[in-house]
Amino acid sequence: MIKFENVNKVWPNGVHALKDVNLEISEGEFVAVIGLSGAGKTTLLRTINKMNTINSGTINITVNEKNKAGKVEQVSYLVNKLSGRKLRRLRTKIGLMSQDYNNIGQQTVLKNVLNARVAKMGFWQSLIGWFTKKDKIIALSSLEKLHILDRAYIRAENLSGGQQQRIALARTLAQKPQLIIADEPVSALDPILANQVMNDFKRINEEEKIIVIMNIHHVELALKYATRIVGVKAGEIVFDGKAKDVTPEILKDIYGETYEKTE
Ligand SMILES: Nc1ncnc2c1ncn2[C@@H]1O[C@H](COP(=O)(O)OP(=O)(O)OP(=O)(O)O)[C@@H](O)[C@H]1O
Repeated sequence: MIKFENVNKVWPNGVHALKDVNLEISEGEFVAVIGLSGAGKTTLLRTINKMNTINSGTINITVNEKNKAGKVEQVSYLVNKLSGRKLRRLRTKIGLMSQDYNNIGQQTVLKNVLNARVAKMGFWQSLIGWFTKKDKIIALSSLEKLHILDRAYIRAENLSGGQQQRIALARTLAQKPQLIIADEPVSALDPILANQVMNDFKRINEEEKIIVIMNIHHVELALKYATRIVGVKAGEIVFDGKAKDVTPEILKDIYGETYEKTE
Protein backbone atom coordinates (compact mmCIF):
# COMPACT_ATOMS: atom_id res chain seq x y z
CA MET A 1 0.00 0.00 0.00
CA ILE A 2 1.22 3.48 -0.87
CA LYS A 3 -0.10 6.55 0.85
CA PHE A 4 0.71 10.13 -0.07
CA GLU A 5 -0.45 12.74 2.45
CA ASN A 6 -0.27 16.44 1.63
CA VAL A 7 2.86 15.97 -0.47
CA ASN A 8 4.53 19.05 -1.92
CA LYS A 9 7.53 19.21 -4.19
CA VAL A 10 9.11 22.52 -5.12
CA TRP A 11 12.15 22.33 -7.39
CA PRO A 12 15.08 24.65 -6.55
CA ASN A 13 14.09 26.80 -9.57
CA GLY A 14 10.76 27.52 -7.85
CA VAL A 15 8.56 25.19 -9.92
CA HIS A 16 5.86 23.81 -7.62
CA ALA A 17 5.68 20.36 -9.25
CA LEU A 18 3.44 18.62 -6.68
CA LYS A 19 0.78 20.53 -4.81
CA ASP A 20 -0.78 18.97 -1.73
CA VAL A 21 -0.99 15.53 -3.27
CA ASN A 22 -3.14 12.99 -1.42
CA LEU A 23 -3.24 9.53 -2.91
CA GLU A 24 -3.73 6.01 -1.63
CA ILE A 25 -2.93 2.98 -3.77
CA SER A 26 -3.81 -0.50 -2.55
CA GLU A 27 -2.61 -3.98 -3.35
CA GLY A 28 -3.50 -5.28 -6.79
CA GLU A 29 -4.19 -1.91 -8.40
CA PHE A 30 -3.09 -0.91 -11.90
CA VAL A 31 -2.94 2.87 -11.85
CA ALA A 32 -2.30 5.02 -14.92
CA VAL A 33 -1.16 8.58 -14.27
CA ILE A 34 -2.12 10.87 -17.11
CA GLY A 35 -1.75 14.57 -17.82
CA LEU A 36 -0.08 17.10 -20.06
CA SER A 37 3.65 17.25 -20.47
CA GLY A 38 5.09 19.06 -17.45
CA ALA A 39 2.03 18.29 -15.28
CA GLY A 40 4.17 16.51 -12.66
CA LYS A 41 3.69 12.82 -13.51
CA THR A 42 7.37 11.84 -13.47
CA THR A 43 8.02 13.92 -10.37
CA LEU A 44 5.16 12.08 -8.66
CA LEU A 45 6.40 8.62 -9.63
CA ARG A 46 9.98 9.30 -8.67
CA THR A 47 9.03 10.32 -5.13
CA ILE A 48 7.81 6.76 -4.48
CA ASN A 49 11.33 5.37 -4.20
CA LYS A 50 12.87 8.69 -3.17
CA MET A 51 14.62 9.34 -6.47
CA ASN A 52 12.97 12.73 -5.88
CA THR A 53 12.82 14.14 -2.39
CA ILE A 54 9.76 16.09 -1.25
CA ASN A 55 9.49 19.39 0.62
CA SER A 56 6.54 18.58 2.86
CA GLY A 57 3.97 15.90 3.57
CA THR A 58 4.53 12.18 3.98
CA ILE A 59 4.80 9.11 1.79
CA ASN A 60 4.20 5.74 3.43
CA ILE A 61 4.74 2.39 1.76
CA THR A 62 3.70 -0.87 3.37
CA VAL A 63 5.27 -4.05 2.02
CA ASN A 64 5.42 -7.70 2.99
CA GLU A 65 8.70 -8.85 4.46
CA LYS A 66 9.95 -12.03 6.01
CA ASN A 67 10.95 -11.55 9.63
CA LYS A 68 13.86 -13.39 11.26
CA ALA A 69 11.60 -16.34 12.04
CA GLY A 70 10.77 -16.60 8.33
CA LYS A 71 7.19 -15.39 8.83
CA VAL A 72 5.80 -12.83 6.37
CA GLU A 73 4.72 -9.61 8.04
CA GLN A 74 3.72 -6.14 6.90
CA VAL A 75 6.35 -3.46 7.31
CA SER A 76 5.74 0.27 6.78
CA TYR A 77 8.36 2.64 5.46
CA LEU A 78 8.12 6.40 5.80
CA VAL A 79 9.82 7.04 2.47
CA ASN A 80 10.64 10.71 2.92
CA LYS A 81 12.61 9.92 6.08
CA LEU A 82 14.52 6.94 4.68
CA SER A 83 18.19 6.79 3.88
CA GLY A 84 21.07 4.33 3.60
CA ARG A 85 20.38 0.66 4.15
CA LYS A 86 16.63 1.00 4.78
CA LEU A 87 16.14 2.96 1.58
CA ARG A 88 18.12 0.37 -0.39
CA ARG A 89 16.03 -2.35 1.19
CA LEU A 90 12.78 -0.68 0.17
CA ARG A 91 14.11 -0.09 -3.35
CA THR A 92 14.68 -3.82 -3.85
CA LYS A 93 10.91 -4.19 -3.56
CA ILE A 94 10.15 -1.55 -6.18
CA GLY A 95 10.61 -2.40 -9.84
CA LEU A 96 11.47 0.45 -12.19
CA MET A 97 10.65 0.62 -15.87
CA SER A 98 11.11 3.40 -18.40
CA GLN A 99 10.87 3.81 -22.13
CA ASP A 100 14.56 2.87 -22.37
CA TYR A 101 14.82 -0.88 -22.11
CA ASN A 102 18.27 -0.69 -20.46
CA ASN A 103 19.22 -4.10 -21.82
CA ILE A 104 22.82 -5.02 -22.52
CA GLY A 105 22.70 -5.81 -26.23
CA GLN A 106 25.65 -8.20 -26.36
CA GLN A 107 24.36 -10.32 -23.49
CA THR A 108 21.79 -13.07 -23.85
CA VAL A 109 18.20 -12.44 -22.86
CA LEU A 110 18.68 -14.75 -19.87
CA LYS A 111 21.79 -12.91 -18.65
CA ASN A 112 19.92 -9.61 -18.95
CA VAL A 113 17.19 -10.97 -16.71
CA LEU A 114 19.65 -12.57 -14.29
CA ASN A 115 21.20 -9.13 -13.78
CA ALA A 116 18.14 -8.31 -11.64
CA ARG A 117 19.34 -10.82 -9.07
CA VAL A 118 22.64 -9.02 -8.46
CA ALA A 119 20.99 -6.70 -5.91
CA LYS A 120 20.07 -9.75 -3.81
CA MET A 121 23.58 -11.24 -3.87
CA GLY A 122 26.30 -11.06 -1.28
CA PHE A 123 29.43 -9.06 -2.06
CA TRP A 124 31.67 -11.95 -3.18
CA GLN A 125 28.91 -13.65 -5.08
CA SER A 126 28.19 -10.48 -7.08
CA LEU A 127 31.92 -9.92 -7.67
CA ILE A 128 32.32 -13.23 -9.48
CA GLY A 129 28.82 -13.08 -10.99
CA TRP A 130 27.85 -16.46 -9.56
CA PHE A 131 24.14 -17.00 -9.94
CA THR A 132 22.53 -19.70 -7.85
CA LYS A 133 20.12 -22.33 -9.14
CA LYS A 134 17.31 -20.35 -7.46
CA ASP A 135 18.35 -17.20 -9.38
CA LYS A 136 18.28 -19.11 -12.65
CA ILE A 137 14.88 -20.62 -11.94
CA ILE A 138 13.47 -17.19 -11.07
CA ALA A 139 14.94 -15.67 -14.25
CA LEU A 140 13.68 -18.47 -16.47
CA SER A 141 10.22 -18.41 -14.94
CA SER A 142 10.10 -14.62 -15.46
CA LEU A 143 10.89 -15.18 -19.13
CA GLU A 144 8.17 -17.79 -19.30
CA LYS A 145 5.64 -15.41 -17.77
CA LEU A 146 6.50 -12.91 -20.49
CA HIS A 147 6.29 -15.62 -23.19
CA ILE A 148 9.90 -15.17 -24.29
CA LEU A 149 11.46 -18.26 -22.77
CA ASP A 150 12.31 -19.53 -26.24
CA ARG A 151 14.52 -16.43 -26.70
CA ALA A 152 16.57 -17.05 -23.54
CA TYR A 153 19.87 -17.70 -25.34
CA ILE A 154 19.54 -15.06 -28.06
CA ARG A 155 21.51 -11.84 -27.74
CA ALA A 156 19.18 -9.04 -26.60
CA GLU A 157 20.26 -6.76 -29.47
CA ASN A 158 18.72 -9.18 -31.96
CA LEU A 159 15.18 -8.67 -30.67
CA SER A 160 12.50 -6.13 -31.63
CA GLY A 161 11.53 -3.12 -29.52
CA GLY A 162 8.49 -4.88 -28.07
CA GLN A 163 10.55 -7.93 -27.16
CA GLN A 164 13.26 -5.73 -25.67
CA GLN A 165 10.65 -4.14 -23.42
CA ARG A 166 9.48 -7.64 -22.49
CA ILE A 167 13.04 -8.50 -21.43
CA ALA A 168 13.06 -5.35 -19.29
CA LEU A 169 9.75 -6.38 -17.74
CA ALA A 170 11.04 -9.93 -17.15
CA ARG A 171 14.11 -8.45 -15.46
CA THR A 172 11.88 -6.29 -13.27
CA LEU A 173 9.82 -9.35 -12.41
CA ALA A 174 12.93 -11.37 -11.52
CA GLN A 175 13.64 -8.71 -8.91
CA LYS A 176 10.46 -10.01 -7.21
CA PRO A 177 9.03 -6.53 -6.69
CA GLN A 178 5.84 -5.76 -4.83
CA LEU A 179 5.19 -2.75 -6.95
CA ILE A 180 6.31 -1.56 -10.37
CA ILE A 181 6.77 2.08 -11.27
CA ALA A 182 6.74 2.52 -15.03
CA ASP A 183 7.52 5.88 -16.62
CA GLU A 184 6.24 5.97 -20.19
CA PRO A 185 7.15 2.32 -20.88
CA VAL A 186 5.40 2.14 -24.24
CA SER A 187 6.06 5.57 -25.71
CA ALA A 188 8.83 4.26 -27.99
CA LEU A 189 6.70 1.45 -29.39
CA ASP A 190 4.32 1.30 -32.34
CA PRO A 191 0.62 0.85 -31.46
CA ILE A 192 0.62 -2.94 -31.92
CA LEU A 193 3.69 -3.51 -29.76
CA ALA A 194 2.46 -0.95 -27.24
CA ASN A 195 -0.77 -2.93 -26.86
CA GLN A 196 1.17 -6.16 -26.40
CA VAL A 197 3.40 -4.67 -23.71
CA MET A 198 0.40 -3.08 -21.94
CA ASN A 199 -1.22 -6.49 -21.97
CA ASP A 200 1.93 -7.92 -20.36
CA PHE A 201 1.71 -5.32 -17.60
CA LYS A 202 -1.95 -6.16 -17.06
CA ARG A 203 -1.23 -9.89 -16.85
CA ILE A 204 1.65 -9.35 -14.43
CA ASN A 205 -0.55 -7.08 -12.32
CA GLU A 206 -3.38 -9.60 -12.19
CA GLU A 207 -1.45 -12.87 -11.95
CA GLU A 208 1.42 -11.79 -9.75
CA LYS A 209 -0.67 -9.32 -7.70
CA ILE A 210 1.94 -6.62 -8.22
CA ILE A 211 0.83 -2.99 -7.99
CA VAL A 212 1.55 -1.15 -11.26
CA ILE A 213 1.78 2.64 -11.35
CA MET A 214 2.39 3.92 -14.83
CA ASN A 215 2.82 7.30 -16.47
CA ILE A 216 1.40 7.20 -19.92
CA HIS A 217 0.65 9.68 -22.68
CA HIS A 218 -1.62 7.35 -24.66
CA VAL A 219 -4.98 7.94 -23.04
CA GLU A 220 -6.67 5.16 -25.03
CA LEU A 221 -4.16 2.63 -23.70
CA ALA A 222 -4.47 3.94 -20.16
CA LEU A 223 -8.26 3.54 -20.24
CA LYS A 224 -8.07 0.12 -21.85
CA TYR A 225 -5.56 -1.52 -19.49
CA ALA A 226 -5.45 0.35 -16.19
CA THR A 227 -8.15 -0.09 -13.56
CA ARG A 228 -7.70 3.35 -12.06
CA ILE A 229 -6.83 6.71 -13.59
CA VAL A 230 -5.10 9.55 -11.79
CA GLY A 231 -5.25 12.81 -13.74
CA VAL A 232 -2.57 15.36 -12.91
CA LYS A 233 -2.73 19.01 -13.94
CA ALA A 234 -0.11 21.59 -12.95
CA GLY A 235 1.00 19.49 -9.98
CA GLU A 236 -2.48 18.74 -8.65
CA ILE A 237 -4.57 15.61 -8.82
CA VAL A 238 -7.69 16.75 -10.63
CA PHE A 239 -9.22 13.30 -11.19
CA ASP A 240 -8.89 10.01 -9.37
CA GLY A 241 -11.30 7.25 -10.26
CA LYS A 242 -12.06 4.10 -12.17
CA ALA A 243 -10.94 3.94 -15.80
CA LYS A 244 -14.47 3.06 -16.86
CA ASP A 245 -15.80 6.28 -15.30
CA VAL A 246 -13.56 8.60 -17.32
CA THR A 247 -15.65 10.78 -19.60
CA PRO A 248 -14.62 13.19 -22.40
CA GLU A 249 -15.42 16.04 -19.99
CA ILE A 250 -12.98 14.65 -17.44
CA LEU A 251 -10.29 14.36 -20.12
CA LYS A 252 -10.96 17.96 -21.15
CA ASP A 253 -10.51 18.98 -17.55
CA ILE A 254 -7.17 17.15 -17.36
CA TYR A 255 -5.85 18.17 -20.78
CA GLY A 256 -7.68 21.40 -21.46
CA GLU A 257 -10.36 22.33 -23.96
CA THR A 258 -8.21 21.34 -26.94
CA TYR A 259 -8.22 17.68 -25.94
CA GLU A 260 -9.19 15.35 -28.73
CA LYS A 261 -8.83 11.61 -29.18
CA THR A 262 -5.18 10.82 -29.80
CA GLU A 263 -5.58 7.39 -31.36
N1 LIG B 1 15.10 18.44 -12.04
C1 LIG B 1 14.23 19.42 -12.21
N2 LIG B 1 14.57 20.69 -11.87
C2 LIG B 1 13.69 21.70 -12.02
N3 LIG B 1 12.44 21.55 -12.49
C3 LIG B 1 12.05 20.32 -12.84
C4 LIG B 1 12.92 19.20 -12.72
N4 LIG B 1 12.25 18.10 -13.14
C5 LIG B 1 11.03 18.52 -13.51
N5 LIG B 1 10.90 19.85 -13.33
C6 LIG B 1 9.71 20.66 -13.59
O1 LIG B 1 8.64 20.13 -12.81
C7 LIG B 1 7.43 20.16 -13.57
C8 LIG B 1 6.87 18.74 -13.67
O2 LIG B 1 7.76 17.97 -14.49
P1 LIG B 1 7.55 16.43 -14.74
O3 LIG B 1 8.73 15.92 -15.48
O4 LIG B 1 7.21 15.77 -13.47
O5 LIG B 1 6.28 16.43 -15.68
P2 LIG B 1 5.63 15.24 -16.53
O6 LIG B 1 4.16 15.36 -16.34
O7 LIG B 1 6.26 13.97 -16.17
O8 LIG B 1 6.02 15.65 -18.01
P3 LIG B 1 6.35 14.70 -19.28
O9 LIG B 1 5.06 14.04 -19.62
O10 LIG B 1 6.82 15.64 -20.32
O11 LIG B 1 7.39 13.72 -18.84
C9 LIG B 1 7.78 20.77 -14.92
O12 LIG B 1 7.48 22.17 -14.85
C10 LIG B 1 9.26 20.55 -15.04
O13 LIG B 1 9.87 21.54 -15.85
